[in-house]
Amino acid sequence: MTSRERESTPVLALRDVRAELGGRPVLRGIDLSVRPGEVVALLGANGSGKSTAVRTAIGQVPATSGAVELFGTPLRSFRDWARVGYVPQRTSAAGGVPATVSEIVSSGRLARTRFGLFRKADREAVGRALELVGMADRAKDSVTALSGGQHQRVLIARALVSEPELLIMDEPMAGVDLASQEVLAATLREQVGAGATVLLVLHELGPLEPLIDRAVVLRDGCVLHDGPPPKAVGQHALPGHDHVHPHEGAEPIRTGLLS
Ligand SMILES: Nc1ncnc2c1ncn2[C@@H]1O[C@H](COP(=O)(O)OP(=O)(O)OP(=O)(O)O)[C@@H](O)[C@H]1O
Repeated sequence: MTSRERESTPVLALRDVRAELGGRPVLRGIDLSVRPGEVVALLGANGSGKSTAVRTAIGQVPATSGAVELFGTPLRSFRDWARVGYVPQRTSAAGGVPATVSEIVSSGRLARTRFGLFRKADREAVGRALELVGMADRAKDSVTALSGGQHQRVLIARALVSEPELLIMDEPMAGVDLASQEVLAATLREQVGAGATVLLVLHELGPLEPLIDRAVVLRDGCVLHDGPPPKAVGQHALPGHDHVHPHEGAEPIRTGLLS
């Protein structure tokens, strides 16, 4: 691939993708493309298929039809997972696994190591990722001792430690305390400034709004909007606003700032 082709090839592309969960259609033919350096927000009401779309993009949910490509390579032959950082939707404050903060973050580095052997550069990367999210002083602590927001920071450090070019985060702000939200927004700004491509599943744009280049809004497993972030969000994303706003006849999307 020439460098020009690399620049124009989407980092992530879903074309007419369908997916089912429990025998029920959840994605009903969606197109979603993220170009190099773009920051795209995936919005939509609860149950519209946002999480399923990103999980299909990384192969956690199989597409029943359509095409998924990462860095121009069909998903089935894509192996370069160190180029992708994924922060899943947080299901509980801390999982039942009694691992330390450092161990969890190190697990995100495995794709960059040779045969799983940790070298100095890998240990330094773990230190840097923890530093970025303000958790360096907790490296030896068990993750079970962390708050929800701190746990989220650890998951973000785990996604960043492989120095990915594409960062996919599923509702990174959900249930996160204000201090952690600020750390998270600063970390994202830093990544975007360094040229990372980002796909964010969000319930509301909130404090991340200034970073967003484009929004894709899903409704009932279909793309309702693909373009500038919805206007209502821009107009009302002022401090103090936190209300429900109807969007093009869709179910209301909460548009308030979190801070
Ligand atoms: N394992 C599953 N089996 C069957 N249906 C599922 C499963 N997981 C999710 N669903 C359904 O698929 C639909 C889409 O879910 P998905 O989590 O992708 O939506 P979402 O837009 O991310 O919503 P939320 O904002 O609530 O996370 C929902 O109706 C959900 O109930």
